[in-house]
Amino acid sequence: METIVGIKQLVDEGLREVPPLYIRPPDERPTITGSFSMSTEGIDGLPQHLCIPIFDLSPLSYDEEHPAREHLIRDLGRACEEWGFFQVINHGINSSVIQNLRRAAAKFFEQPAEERMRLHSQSFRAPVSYSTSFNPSMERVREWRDTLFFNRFPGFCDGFKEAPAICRKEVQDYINEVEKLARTLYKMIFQSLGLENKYINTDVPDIPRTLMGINYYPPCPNPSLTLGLGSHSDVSCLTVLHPDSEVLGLEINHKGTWVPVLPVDASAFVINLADQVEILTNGKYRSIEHRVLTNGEKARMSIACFFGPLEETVVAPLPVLIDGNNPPKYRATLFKDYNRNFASSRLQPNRGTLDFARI
Ligand SMILES: O=C(O)CCC(=O)C(=O)O
Ligand SMILES: [Fe+2]
Repeated sequence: METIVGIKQLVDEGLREVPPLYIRPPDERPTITGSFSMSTEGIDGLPQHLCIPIFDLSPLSYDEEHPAREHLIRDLGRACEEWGFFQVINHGINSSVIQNLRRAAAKFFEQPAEERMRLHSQSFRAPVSYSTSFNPSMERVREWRDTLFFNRFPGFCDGFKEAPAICRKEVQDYINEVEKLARTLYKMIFQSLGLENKYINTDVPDIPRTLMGINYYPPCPNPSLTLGLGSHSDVSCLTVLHPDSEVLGLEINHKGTWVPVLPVDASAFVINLADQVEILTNGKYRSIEHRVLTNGEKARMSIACFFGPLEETVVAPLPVLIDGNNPPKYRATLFKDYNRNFASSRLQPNRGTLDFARI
């Protein structure tokens, strides 16, 4: 069996060129368009109409009928339709919880490769795993990232409890807070469709399944040939991402244009809707393809938390959103089957995971 070596280890050993295994075919290579920067006036170099929406979540501390909360939900709905991605600030999570995890995770990645590789597994179901790329033994081109994953399947395993000691407390503090935020946002997303709480509580699938991936993208000798993560949409319901506020890299495919995501500040989260929400809303809300560029000088780290239904959940467009003028665009699928298809479709070029459910 081939011995898998992570990309961080290869870079640490002194790579001067991008190895052939990591070179993208020309049509997938990124266009490096120059640099963008944040200033107090906003974002330099990026037109306003290409900035993903930003929401101040302070109105969440008001009661349900407060007008500010209602406005927030209405605007959120518009962002879900137009963008499928947005940033949130004043979300109530203390920035020390975020920074503590970023520091502890950095320590994990700074350990010798042998220490990190003790957790090596390419299984998507392992409670804790350290892996590289997406599926290195199967894919045509490797992705320029290593990832530390934690999996929580209720009633089956809780990887957060088994996190390595170097970051265990920080991982737990972070996920406890981010889970609450994810559930709040998930409910608001369905409220923004005009659905009643009673309907949401009974008919919209819950998101008890949590996967956290801490991505490490080492510096790359030639960012124009590689991607940290190739174009994909996320498979579950909702993703809460803490990007790197100093090293950019995330781009989203907004109506055919690759648009960079520029974090507003070090405590902002980037939220995106994933495939199951596109299916549930019958395509009204979108699960947008995104990718990650590599950086020539600096390592980048991001923390992605994916929230989804149980494996045995059947996901289909919500009946209230279907009528004669709006027939179902997606068939009902078992989330387990959807996930299984995801693992193989990511290995083929230009095949979106949503095609599996599209009618
Ligand atoms: O690193 C990022 O900014 C995005 C990561 C991502 O898209 C993912 O892990 O699915
Ligand atoms: Fe993603």
